[in-house]
Amino acid sequence: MLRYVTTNPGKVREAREYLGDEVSQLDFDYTEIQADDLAPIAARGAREAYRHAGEPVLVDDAGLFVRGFDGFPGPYSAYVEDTIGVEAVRRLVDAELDDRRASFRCVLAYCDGEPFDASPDPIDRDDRVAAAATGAERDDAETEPLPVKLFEGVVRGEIVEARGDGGFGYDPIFEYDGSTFAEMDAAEKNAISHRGRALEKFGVWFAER
Ligand SMILES: O=c1[nH]c(=O)c2ncn([C@@H]3O[C@H](COP(=O)(O)OP(=O)(O)OP(=O)(O)O)[C@@H](O)[C@H]3O)c2[nH]1
Repeated sequence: MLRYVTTNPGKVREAREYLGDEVSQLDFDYTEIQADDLAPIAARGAREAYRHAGEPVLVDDAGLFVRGFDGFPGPYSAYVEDTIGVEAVRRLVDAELDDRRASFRCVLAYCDGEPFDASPDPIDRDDRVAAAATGAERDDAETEPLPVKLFEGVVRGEIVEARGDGGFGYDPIFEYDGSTFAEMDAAEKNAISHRGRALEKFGVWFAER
């Protein structure tokens, strides 16, 4: 059984659309290290979650990157949502920026304690290098870091006035091709979202493994 590691039920709903009953939620609050990139946070989380669970894990780290704010809130999206809130982010964009472009990014980190074959995909290889280069992600107890495989998905859109009541998090203020993510059902959102794209890459790789 594959454990999808998150405290966020919205992420699990979307993962199940792709991975079905092969996946169950592991509600485990792994340590989120401070980094300006999602990959090392997800990789470090996957190692910690695998040690905790002792079975294959998939960690999902995601965030909203506003172009005119150099990617803020990015890896700090959950903190910013919990503190000033989604509506305040939208107001900040309104007040400060003419350029409303933003992207959602999702990095999935898979760990089952086993090494992986070298990947021919340069994106995956770069991510692995980025993850491996972050000394901070090592546990004190760890001598050899566990291998982690990373999959990234990105979707580009715009920040708009809140519309719709589906989804979660920043979905109401993120517009893609005329609709906000909160106006889409789970299948529509998955077909084009950052998480859907990362899940699709993972699903293909996992099925061939
Ligand atoms: O509108 C959204 N549509 C999405 O599809 C989406 N995916 C992530 N997010 C937001 O980005 C942060 C992730 O933070 P995050 O990866 O640390 O997750 P989290 O704290 O929610 O749970 P956990 O998985 O860490 O337990 C949180 O603010 C989420 O609300 C999204 N917002």
